[in-house]
Amino acid sequence: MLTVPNPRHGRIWDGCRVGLLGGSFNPAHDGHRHISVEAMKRLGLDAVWWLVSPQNPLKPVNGMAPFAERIESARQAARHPRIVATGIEAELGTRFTADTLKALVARFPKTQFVWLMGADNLAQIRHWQRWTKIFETVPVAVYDRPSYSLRALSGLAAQRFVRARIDQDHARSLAGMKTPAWVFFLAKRHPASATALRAARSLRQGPSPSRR
Ligand SMILES: Nc1ncnc2c1ncn2[C@@H]1O[C@H](COP(=O)(O)OP(=O)(O)OP(=O)(O)O)[C@@H](O)[C@H]1O
Ligand SMILES: O=C(O)c1ccc[n+]([C@@H]2O[C@H](COP(=O)([O-])O)[C@@H](O)[C@H]2O)c1
Repeated sequence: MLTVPNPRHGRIWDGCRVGLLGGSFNPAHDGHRHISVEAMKRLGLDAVWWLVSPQNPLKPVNGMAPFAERIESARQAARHPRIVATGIEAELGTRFTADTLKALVARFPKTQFVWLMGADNLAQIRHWQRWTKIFETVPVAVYDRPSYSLRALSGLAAQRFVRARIDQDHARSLAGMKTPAWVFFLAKRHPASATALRAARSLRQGPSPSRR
């Protein structure tokens, strides 16, 4: 079921630029695909791996669809030959992004990784375990999201690494740059969110039997 790209199967990832989009994918949607396709274009990436998180340490277990269901949702939403839906964290046994990145960089020493995330996560990354290590391990590309721009850019992480931010017009050189280095893409925001999809689904289904 898991699809960790394996370095022993030929060194096909050596010298490649790979974007890492970690997420709950509860469910996956067009916003994930949108930023992945944009990242391939703007950062000159060869591929984007979606890291379906077994359980976001900051999100409630209640309401989180089973891992296998979320992987399947990611596979269906990817619809692109260079977007790979994976369960890498389940195989590595990692839960925190800092640990996942450390393990991936050790496994794929010749691959240039870039961590991808939406502006909502830049705004709250200060609550993640050893979050500054993330910026020190790989370059980071952040995608703006409706209503998050200001909070993200005035937040602790943006302020702490203000001198490491590069202009979005120079994004093509981000992969492989000395860390910390990050970019904030202001253009082409995509409105999709998993929260909205779950709300729409529960409206369609009506109240649960216990609440009728
Ligand atoms: N429309 C979007 N624009 C930019 N980034 C996005 C968008 N949707 C998701 N992302 C980013 O993709 C990653 C995974 O997102 P996730 O699977 O949590 O989806 P979500 O829509 O944010 O879910 P939820 O609403 O349940 O929090 C996160 O870094 C998130 O910021
Ligand atoms: O490392 C942490 O402490 C941490 C805390 C919250 C979220 N994350 C990661 O952030 C990514 C986005 O999560 P989510 O649920 O917003 O899609 C996903 O890879 C999570 O594992 C990581």
